[in-house]
Amino acid sequence: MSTPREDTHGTHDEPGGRVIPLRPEPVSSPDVTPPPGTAVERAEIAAELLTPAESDAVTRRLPAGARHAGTVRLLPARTLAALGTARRSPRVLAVIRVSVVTLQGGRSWAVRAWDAGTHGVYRRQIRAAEALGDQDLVRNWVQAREEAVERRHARLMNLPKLAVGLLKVVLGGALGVVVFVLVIAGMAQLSGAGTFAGVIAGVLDFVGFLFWLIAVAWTPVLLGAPVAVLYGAYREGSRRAEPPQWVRPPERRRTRDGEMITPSVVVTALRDLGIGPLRKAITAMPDAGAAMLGPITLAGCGVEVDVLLPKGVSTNEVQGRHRKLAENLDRHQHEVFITIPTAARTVRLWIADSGALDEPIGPSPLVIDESLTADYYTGRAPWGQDLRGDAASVSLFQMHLLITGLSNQGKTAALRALALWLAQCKHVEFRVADLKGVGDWRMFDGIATTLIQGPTDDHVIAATEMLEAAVAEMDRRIAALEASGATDGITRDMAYRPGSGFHPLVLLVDEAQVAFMCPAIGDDKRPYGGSKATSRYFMATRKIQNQGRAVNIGLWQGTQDPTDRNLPKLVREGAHLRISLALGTEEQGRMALGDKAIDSGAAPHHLRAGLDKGTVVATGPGFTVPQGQSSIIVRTHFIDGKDSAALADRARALRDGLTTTDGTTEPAAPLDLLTDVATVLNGHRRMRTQEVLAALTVHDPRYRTWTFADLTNALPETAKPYKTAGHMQISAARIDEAVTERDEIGDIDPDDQGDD
Ligand SMILES: Nc1ncnc2c1ncn2[C@@H]1O[C@H](COP(=O)(O)OP(=O)(O)OP(=O)(O)O)[C@@H](O)[C@H]1O
Repeated sequence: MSTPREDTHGTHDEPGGRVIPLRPEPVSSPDVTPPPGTAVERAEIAAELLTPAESDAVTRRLPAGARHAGTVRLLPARTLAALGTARRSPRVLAVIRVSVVTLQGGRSWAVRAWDAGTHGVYRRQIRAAEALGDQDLVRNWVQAREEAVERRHARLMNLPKLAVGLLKVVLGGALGVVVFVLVIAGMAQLSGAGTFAGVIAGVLDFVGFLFWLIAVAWTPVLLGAPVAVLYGAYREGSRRAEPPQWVRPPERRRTRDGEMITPSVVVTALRDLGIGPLRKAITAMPDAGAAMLGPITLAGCGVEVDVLLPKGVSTNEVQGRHRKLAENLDRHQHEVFITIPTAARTVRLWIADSGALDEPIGPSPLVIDESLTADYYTGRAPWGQDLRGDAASVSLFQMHLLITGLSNQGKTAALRALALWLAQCKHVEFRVADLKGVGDWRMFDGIATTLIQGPTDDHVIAATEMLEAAVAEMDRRIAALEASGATDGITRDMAYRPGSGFHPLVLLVDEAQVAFMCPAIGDDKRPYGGSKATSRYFMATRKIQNQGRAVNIGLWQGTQDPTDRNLPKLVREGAHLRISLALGTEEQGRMALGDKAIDSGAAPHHLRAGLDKGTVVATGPGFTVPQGQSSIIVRTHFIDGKDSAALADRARALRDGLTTTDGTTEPAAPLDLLTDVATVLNGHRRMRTQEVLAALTVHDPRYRTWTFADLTNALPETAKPYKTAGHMQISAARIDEAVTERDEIGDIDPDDQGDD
């Protein structure tokens, strides 16, 4: 029992009630200790508090009777209590249920009768067609209604004729019966089987019996008719209406969480969205709006349905009421996704099963399947699951990538998962700058040729120089590709041929915002950070984004909280794959994914920071985006540190002997096979291929992963191994010739090639 106590305004708790003072005690203040034995409730006060004087003034303005009126009740307390008890009794509930259903049946009959009398079916169809804005349909239904009216009119005109006909039939029938009785009576008299009067008397007795029977049966029939009508109404009600939740037996009441998504649930949710024209149109539709819906299909851990909105309602309006729609569907906002497919006036709703999105998805196939390999040209990184629960993969072939998100949402993990997959393709070279430097990318030691780790200006300078070196490499490749005369760009064969100089190169900068925000100025007076034409990191990024793709150089950047300062517009737009984890605002979403994706329904700002870790909204040509959508939601597999390290070991083994630099030393020059072979031949006229390979691995450890076939493929046609004395051999003279030929081609200035 609570102890009565004095409150700050001098009032007291009354027995049986709890007084809530206008100015609650400041319980959140640490220096106020509630009186002993008092349970204090924390209350959120949205409004301004009144001073005691203002409070008294308000009390004085209240009508005298209302000052201490207590709770306002529509029914006396006893009646309410009795109703409460009655509702808890299953029998009483059954009676109430049957009554309600019967009333619903009666209402249904009335509606149907009214409909039949007023051509309601046609009226509603016409209104629905108008709401959908389909003029042909309107015309057809108007015509159908006119025909129905005409048919009814014709029937009415025929009624008197019909009545006269009926009368004639009845009179004729009665006359026939009389004649028949008279003939039978006459025949009985003539044949001596009976008397004429006797037959007539017998018939009259029979008629009298019939009247008696009717008189006897009349009362039960009269009494039974209402029961039959009520039964009929009950049947009608159970067929055509749904009893309200509260009259159902408890076990058949729907829980809020388990609400099934049926057409009526969706239509009702749309109707109650607070969009006037939508409500009007749905109410006007004969099928209560069901025609607006496409089929509701199972899609992963939820369902998907397309909704054709009536004319006058824009897809934006529905999108703008995302939260309300979700709540109307008994879902959280993050459990409903609204996208805009290409069909006009259509929104696509994906509605998760309650709570399903909070279930973790399984481990990455990359972790489970140790034999899984990668191919830069033809492969797709297994990355996660889309909302339908289907595997979501991404092609990284010649892509610049940008991933953004609030801090600690799984950006590095998602980016690293892609890199760890691609690292399983031994032909791919990584140069990594981790500008956070807490060891997230340490495992790339021995995989990446450059690995910069740290957040200081020096690290930014090293990362910038890494990109600038890549720009030089890009220019070299562009010139070499031009000189090679290749017509199909860099083919897979060219890229994978050891020493070709066209292998895939991925430049990866995590926490790129650190680079854009770097205040350091170089000796040449150019800033490293910023987004001016003189900004070194920015300009290197732009050059690679502009021209790197065609020569297999891709730039992947990860960045937090995008703003115009820490992620310039041109850099955002230069990425082919744009990926976003949870973000704070729609504006940030626009920066991360672009206006088009956001306008079509992508909403990374609706992902829940903290709860939706690893869930990304992604857009770009590398993803399989469902037709009509411009983005896809992927719940990425989380590869933890231990599994990442195991995958890194596998990737490292493919690059046995690779030396990683920290960006402060020059990256190793690309392999020059012809010069290296010439060096290891070292005065021999020819040498067995096997021996050349062994000598090459001693000369440069990067040859350790090379096979006999790699070496054969990598040599030009004129210098390939040939068979002599029972062994495959390499000739020094042919290698020298190939070197001379290559140097001659290299000396030709590409700019002079077209001149006569
Ligand atoms: N796909 C995922 N599924 C579930 N949890 C994840 C997933 N990815 C990351 N996490 C969790 O989020 C944590 C933070 O991940 P991560 O370091 O990749 O975030 P981040 O966005 O890069 O952080 P920061 O911005 O601080 O660098 C991880 O330690 C992990 O617990």
